[in-house]
Amino acid sequence: MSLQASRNISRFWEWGRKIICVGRNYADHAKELKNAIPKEPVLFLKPPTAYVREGSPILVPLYTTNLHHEVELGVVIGKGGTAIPQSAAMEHVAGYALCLDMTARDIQDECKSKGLPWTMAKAFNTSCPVSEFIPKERIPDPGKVSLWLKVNDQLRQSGCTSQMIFSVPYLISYISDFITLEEGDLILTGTPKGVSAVQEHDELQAGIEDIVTMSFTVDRQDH
Ligand SMILES: O=C(O)/C=C/C(=O)CC(=O)C(=O)O
Ligand SMILES: [Mg+2]
Repeated sequence: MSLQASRNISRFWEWGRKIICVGRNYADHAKELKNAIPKEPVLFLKPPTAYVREGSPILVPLYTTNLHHEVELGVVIGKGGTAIPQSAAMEHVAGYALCLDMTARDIQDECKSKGLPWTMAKAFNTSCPVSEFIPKERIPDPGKVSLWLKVNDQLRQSGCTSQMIFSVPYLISYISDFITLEEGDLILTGTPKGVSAVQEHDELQAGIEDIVTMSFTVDRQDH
């Protein structure tokens, strides 16, 4: 069997595809970080080496003292395309995943103050923990699902995708106008309020309603 034929979208994190992240897509989160409500989606990228799966720890990079969790709905692209109209956007979705956009907030603040890109704050190894693949049929409306995240059993984030400023179809259309979407790409759709710092040995649990849950521990990087 060829490599291509053996690839399965339910293991999208093994495909080496793009992770496109949307920032400030929830007004309550934009406000908690004292950012203006965006008029257009704010985008950044993570490399596929950012993926981490349950059973492996989230590693705190040596250069940060303020690593934040951000729980987000991930959209897995099943059919690629360029300049996809909003009306056809959902045909390009294979399914979803629960994702964390781990963020070195102190480094991000420094980058912002110097006008530099956020790569060091957002794209490091293990900065994108992901759940199992959720087939599209299990989330009939991605604009109406609740997400939550607990640290050591304490609820820190609880939000609904109905609070998103830019909807999933809008984001697919917007992004595909200038970044061609490919099968296996993942779009992180932004986080609701409640982001906060995690420490070594913390236990993170997150979920989407009764659809999926996932757990990760936090470790310090050792070199
Ligand atoms: O502008 C900031 O201070 C921070 C923005 C983010 O980290 C954006 C996100 O990743 C998000 O809203 O999910
Ligand atoms: Mg985020």
